[in-house]
Amino acid sequence: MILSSEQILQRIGDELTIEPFDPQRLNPNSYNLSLHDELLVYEEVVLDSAAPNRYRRLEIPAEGITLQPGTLYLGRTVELTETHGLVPVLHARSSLGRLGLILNPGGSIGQAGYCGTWTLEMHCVQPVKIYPGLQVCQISYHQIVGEYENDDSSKYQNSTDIQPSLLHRELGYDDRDTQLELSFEEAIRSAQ
Ligand SMILES: Nc1ccn([C@H]2C[C@H](O)[C@@H](COP(=O)(O)OP(=O)(O)OP(=O)(O)O)O2)c(=O)n1
Repeated sequence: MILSSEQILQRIGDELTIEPFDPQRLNPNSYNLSLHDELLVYEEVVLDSAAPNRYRRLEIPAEGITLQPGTLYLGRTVELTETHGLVPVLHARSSLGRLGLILNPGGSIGQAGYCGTWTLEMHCVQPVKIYPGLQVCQISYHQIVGEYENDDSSKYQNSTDIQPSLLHRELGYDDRDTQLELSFEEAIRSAQ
């Protein structure tokens, strides 16, 4: 079962947090979330699932940025959500799919108890321009049956920034607080 808009509204401030919240963004059974003004793009020819990958940060200016096919862009929602007693699920809005912009393909099932902003995985079929604040996805809430414990060991719990993959931590590579960011000087050196 999925919560209706009336139920979402009723539970906001209790089991559900969406911050900031604007009731105008409610749909019959979901709530629209918007894109923050930054993107991360990996700076590796081959992405390694067993190690941190270098990336650079792009700002999405008010006049928009054009995404190019063949590149994975990581963004994040403006909104921080916290969900208890329900399963939060994130889906791209179909209006974006109709432009060939693929966001979190297949939808993202969050964990009950998840608190944080959501990292958005985006790629496009043809060049497409996006803008900060665009309402790109919708969150819906599914009923959960049975008891559960909060997954405080989740690598992504309490994220407030775009969060690249941390899969390498499961594979023995511990990089706490040293996520690599390609400096300008390093980028120049590696291009020479
Ligand atoms: N595109 C997505 C998908 C999920 N999440 C958030 C909500 C989830 O509750 C949390 C963890 O997601 P997963 O359970 O899919 O993550 P993993 O299983 O890869 O890692 P872990 O086992 O550490 O949670 O991250 C997110 O911000 N962006």
